[in-house]
Amino acid sequence: MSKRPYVLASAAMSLDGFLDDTSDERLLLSSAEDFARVDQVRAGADAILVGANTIRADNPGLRSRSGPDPVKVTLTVSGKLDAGTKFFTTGDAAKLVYAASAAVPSLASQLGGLATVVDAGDPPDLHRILADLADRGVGRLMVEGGSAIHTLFFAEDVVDELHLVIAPFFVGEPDAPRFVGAGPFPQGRMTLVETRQLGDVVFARYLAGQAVVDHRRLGEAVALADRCPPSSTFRVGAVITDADDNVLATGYSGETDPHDHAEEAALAKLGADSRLAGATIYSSLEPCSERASRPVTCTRHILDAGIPRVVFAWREPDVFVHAQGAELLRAAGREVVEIPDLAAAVRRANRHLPGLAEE
Ligand SMILES: NC(=O)C1=CN([C@@H]2O[C@H](COP(=O)(O)OP(=O)(O)OC[C@H]3O[C@@H](n4cnc5c(N)ncnc54)[C@H](OP(=O)(O)O)[C@@H]3O)[C@@H](O)[C@H]2O)C=CC1
Ligand SMILES: Nc1c(N[C@@H]2O[C@H](COP(=O)(O)O)[C@@H](O)[C@H]2O)[nH]c(=O)[nH]c1=O
Repeated sequence: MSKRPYVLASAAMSLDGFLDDTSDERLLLSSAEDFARVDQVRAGADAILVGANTIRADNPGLRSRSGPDPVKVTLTVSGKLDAGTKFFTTGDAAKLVYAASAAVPSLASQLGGLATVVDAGDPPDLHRILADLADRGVGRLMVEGGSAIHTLFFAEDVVDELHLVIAPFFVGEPDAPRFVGAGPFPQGRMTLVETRQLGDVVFARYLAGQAVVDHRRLGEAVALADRCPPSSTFRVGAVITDADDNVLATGYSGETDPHDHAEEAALAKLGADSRLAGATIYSSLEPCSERASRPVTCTRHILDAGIPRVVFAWREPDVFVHAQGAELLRAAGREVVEIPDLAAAVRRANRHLPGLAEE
């Protein structure tokens, strides 16, 4: 299977499962508190995707007040997109339009320098689109809909996480867009990991497939950092699993020597091991890309060990160096998954570091 970003689908629906009504006005389903949450989720995404019909219907800006704007992405078969819509005219982030082959030439000339138009095949191939996004450095993709797009993503079984909001009213119009239409959806139960009341709406967060395993193993890596001896550097935990999710080794910073990094301590227990070719390394912190204590970085150790998959919680902040572990690993073709939900706990475990005392 080709590499793809972590996909987070986000939708707000009515009690009867509609994303909108049939009026020309955009229907607000979220509460003010929920719109603030969505804004933060956007800030944590590398890119945000909506279907061409949502651009035509809502003219969304797709920006974030809480952080950097994500790259904007859309999909179209018809190529009917208006260069004057906010998707193209607002924000400095890159805009990507994945279009059916036949629509590419006219769209490219119509949009000029406003967006990059990418040939998505004929018919467009979602897996090709996701692989291209991964190649462009998109590790975390937020999919905001609408109905056809959610249906496509769930039917292709590429959703790792779902944020579903239920607003306390009915729409009751048969022609309004539903959260999803009919489709060959994955049949297993998703894992409910969080529910919250936000004003008058219910927010529910679900994980699916590999994301369930990744959150559990990354949680174990985060907990392992509690074993680190007192230190003036990062306190980190790491777990290495094989292709069947069996634990091969664990490690934590300072485990046998004050200079040990967690990933290094775990890898040192394995040596050359053929199981590493299908392994995942979970680390509470982004693997280091520069270090003073020893000559070989954890990014280099992971590359040399041949581990194809890296999952981490917290991007290394600029305390000692400007880290680039995630970028270097991605550039070397490794799959890198960032799970920021667990980052706050890792940050708390590192409050002893300069500049990190305050939340
Ligand atoms: N409440 C909420 O959370 C949200 C609500 N909405 C609502 O959803 C509605 C829009 O949903 P919907 O009408 O289903 O439209 P979508 O936004 O899902 O866009 C569908 C369009 O995407 C393009 N497309 C679909 N499948 C593919 C494919 N395989 N490859 C390439 N392009 C593809 C086509 O564009 P083209 O026609 O150009 O070929 C298609 O018409 C609006 O009313 C909006 O307000 C939207 C987002 C969130
Ligand atoms: N109506 C609705 C949502 N609609 C989504 O938000 C987009 C508008 O984005 P922007 O213009 O940037 O604010 C819109 O096109 C659609 O994707 N989202 C939600 O979480 N809750 C809601 O009730």
